Amino acid sequence: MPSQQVFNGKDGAVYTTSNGAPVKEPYAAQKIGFNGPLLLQDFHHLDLLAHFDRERIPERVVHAKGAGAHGYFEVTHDISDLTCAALFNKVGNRARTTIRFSTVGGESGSADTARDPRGFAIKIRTEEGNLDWVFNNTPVFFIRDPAKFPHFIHTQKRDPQTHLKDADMFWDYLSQNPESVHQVMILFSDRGTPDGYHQMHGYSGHTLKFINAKGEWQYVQVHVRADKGFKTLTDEQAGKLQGTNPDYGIQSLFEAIEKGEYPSWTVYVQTMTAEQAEKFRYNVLDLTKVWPHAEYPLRPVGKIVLNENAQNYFAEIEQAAFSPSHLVPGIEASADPVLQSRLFSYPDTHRHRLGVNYQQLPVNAPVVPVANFQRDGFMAFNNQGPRPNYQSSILPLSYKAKAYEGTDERHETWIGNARLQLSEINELDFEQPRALYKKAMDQTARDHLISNLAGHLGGVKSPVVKARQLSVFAAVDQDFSDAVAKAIGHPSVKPLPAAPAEKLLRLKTNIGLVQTIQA
Ligand code: HEM
Repeated sequence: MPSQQVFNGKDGAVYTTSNGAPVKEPYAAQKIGFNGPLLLQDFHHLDLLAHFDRERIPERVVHAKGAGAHGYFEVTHDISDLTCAALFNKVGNRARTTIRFSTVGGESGSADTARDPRGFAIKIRTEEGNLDWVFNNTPVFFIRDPAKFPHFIHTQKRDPQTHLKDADMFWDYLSQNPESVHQVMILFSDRGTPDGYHQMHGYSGHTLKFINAKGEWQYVQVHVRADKGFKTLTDEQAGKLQGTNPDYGIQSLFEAIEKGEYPSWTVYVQTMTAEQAEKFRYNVLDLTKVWPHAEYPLRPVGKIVLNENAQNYFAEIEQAAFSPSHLVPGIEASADPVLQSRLFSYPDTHRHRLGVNYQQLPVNAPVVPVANFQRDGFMAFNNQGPRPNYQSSILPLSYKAKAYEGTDERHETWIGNARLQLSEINELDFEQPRALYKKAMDQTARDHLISNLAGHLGGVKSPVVKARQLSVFAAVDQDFSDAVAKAIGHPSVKPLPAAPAEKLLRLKTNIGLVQTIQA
């Protein structure tokens, strides 16, 4: 099949229509006489306008504003005891990698220094297919019940009537859903305004499962730590940049790579056995909790370097389609319900945004050959030639078994009636936010948190919403809540009622997040 000519970086290419026919004058249109009407036969003119009319594709419903670049993932430590993924079977293995960073709530033209979590999406092209790590720059998240996600996101988008962003909607949601408070406190610390996109860490947040060649598995959390540290802006600095340079993050990433100051990260894993998970103080599938580093130390795995800017942003970054379900043998999703929901949501949104053959776009196509029974559809760039489109005995494909077989009986045998379930707030939900405030933060960090919160919560009109959010903060720590209350001129509020911790033990089995079946 003839390949499309690619721009070779030199000027002087012959100007053509989309079917390759040369055209002398790009601005001219065919008319009758000097002032006469245009002619339908002028393909050059129609071709130009018709393509222009279709230039926009839907922007991502979340994470619309972004920046990205290419580079590599290199394995630096042997973790074959943890996973049989071919990428990790030898120290020194390298895979071409693309990363897209993003803010979450704003439109694609919004300022990238906004207070918002940052997306940190990594596509690692391995010899067993693409492994996508679709991470954020925070180790926890706002929700653990996935149906809340669209509601929560809507509260950061525009009001249906005024078409304005609205602090009341945002805090109305958060104050009714107090499991968000851990992430809220990170978001309103200076970590909520990172200095650009490339000077920050990334976290899986979710618990994954790594499985080795013997079929032994462990729960895993992945941490991607910036080698130069997590650099942040103050609220004031970020606010100024929003006005003066809404593309600060895009620009600083591009320029760093152009100058040869390649951003790099060290990749670590935390691991937890099934036995440890059963004794863990928190639910291992609860995305609002971290795994304490002292009990679950970081183990180094590899490094990531970004050393190549895209030649064409739209083709290489905007069309990149990441999904937590793009996995390779030896790395699997856990039963975390938010993660399970995401496994569906991303390919679904890609089919809407990019079309059914989104995996065939050059930036998404695996570096290994793809052979299956999917055919046709819009933009089938690789329709697999004459290969049979059914499971043929005449020209069969070959099939490769996974190194491990079967499911784990203890954490993957599920019993119970199908029923609607929702997690409940309990005392344990406030322990880690309390430790963050009292132990991890110093006085400067606490002062910034309080003033950043006051700046936003102070703009809420509803007295009910304000008081309810202060009761969430009071459940974390009364002094913390009182400091925020004072900063917004509000009287002190008592903590909201939360179920006692022992109730959680019942919940832990009843809620169905971890179903442990003893053989
Ligand atoms: C139920 C929960 C969630 C749902 C339904 C959801 C859904 C989505 C959707 C629809 C997109 C747009 C994708 C596209 O158009 O290309 C997206 C982007 C993204 N999400 Fe989520 N999300 C959820 C939670 C999370 C969590 C917990 C994380 C991180 C730990 C995360 C990280 C990201 C990132 C990094 C992107 C941007 C990917 C890119 O750069 O193309 N999301 N999400």
